[in-house]
Amino acid sequence: MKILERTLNEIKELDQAKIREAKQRLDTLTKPQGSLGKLEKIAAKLAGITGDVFAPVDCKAHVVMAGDHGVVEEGVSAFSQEVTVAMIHNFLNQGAAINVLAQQVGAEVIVVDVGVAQEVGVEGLVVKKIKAGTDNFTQKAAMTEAEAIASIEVGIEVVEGLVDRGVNLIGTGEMGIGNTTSSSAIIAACTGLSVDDVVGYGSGIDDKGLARKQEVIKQGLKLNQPDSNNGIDILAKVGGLEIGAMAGMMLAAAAKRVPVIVDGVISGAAALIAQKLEPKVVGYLIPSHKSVEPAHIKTYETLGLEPMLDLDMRLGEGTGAVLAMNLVEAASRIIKEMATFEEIGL
Ligand SMILES: O=C(O)c1ccc[n+]([C@@H]2O[C@H](COP(=O)([O-])O)[C@@H](O)[C@H]2O)c1
Ligand SMILES: Cc1cc2nc[nH]c2cc1C
Repeated sequence: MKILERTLNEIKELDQAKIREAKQRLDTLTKPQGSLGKLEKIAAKLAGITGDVFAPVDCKAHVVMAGDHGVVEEGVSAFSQEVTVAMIHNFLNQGAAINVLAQQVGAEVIVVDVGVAQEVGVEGLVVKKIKAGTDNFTQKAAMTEAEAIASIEVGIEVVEGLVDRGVNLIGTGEMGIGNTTSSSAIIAACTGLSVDDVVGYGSGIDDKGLARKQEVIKQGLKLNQPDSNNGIDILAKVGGLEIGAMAGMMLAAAAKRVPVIVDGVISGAAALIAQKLEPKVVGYLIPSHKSVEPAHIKTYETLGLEPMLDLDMRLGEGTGAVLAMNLVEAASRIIKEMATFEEIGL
């Protein structure tokens, strides 16, 4: 709790003076004002986050938080928990989509076991297991409050380590069979939206499975009655360990004034938990893509963020976040490297 409390206290408002300075500089560059659209907004946001109009984005790291979900025993996913373990091996053998995309943008990939059901035992995996998967939230709370806080603190510690090593752009990603069920439950609890409006097909269930997933989430919310104003309570009752860890990553990045990228619907659910804990965190979040999952766009609306990419993706792992790293770097280069009208004599 101490680590979480300290982190929440360290989160300050964005530097508005630096945002104004960045906007002024962008308006002097050799282009019609505002013509680089969202790239200009990102450049100004980077200035507000870092307190530096020319903030470098040259040291990128992407973290895949892995955890399992007891609720999979209710038949809410098309896949079994073994896939979580198989994919961890794949990440560490550089064979997954996230590895390919991260390599393209020069981002290091770190894989963390926050709550995988099995012992994974593979070289290169960062093991910070809080428990061997959450409990089935149709029977009881997914985890205790202490476990929820511990999962958030895993994310905080990972980001603090990265920032100490000079990382200046961080991606959030995850792996966990069943986690679109937990994310949908979190999103319904945080936003007040109806379960039917937020639930999607996840990694690929059929229509019968979708109806089952809706019922399971309704049952879990009814049993656990999460307090919509309390992020820890929501995370503990219907959330996931990797979701808590991603929320912690976002809070720590904000505390350290480092930009952090939101990925798909699971990362979005983590952002909602972080927002409940400290609303100022939202200023530090860079949106990436819009997932196919229906809850995702509603999550962005609640956060007041607009995704940059719409590629019909629904993979997870942080694939959208890593794709967006290119655009964030583009924004940082634009403000730094473009000539001004004065420089070209206009
Ligand atoms: O990022 C997304 O929006 C997203 C949407 C659907 C599925 N996923 C990934 O698929 C897994 C969860 O799917 P499911 O159907 O088992 O809940 C998990 O490992 C996620 O990374 C991710
Ligand atoms: C194969 C597979 C890869 C994934 N990566 C993230 N979630 C996933 C789910 C599945 C099923």
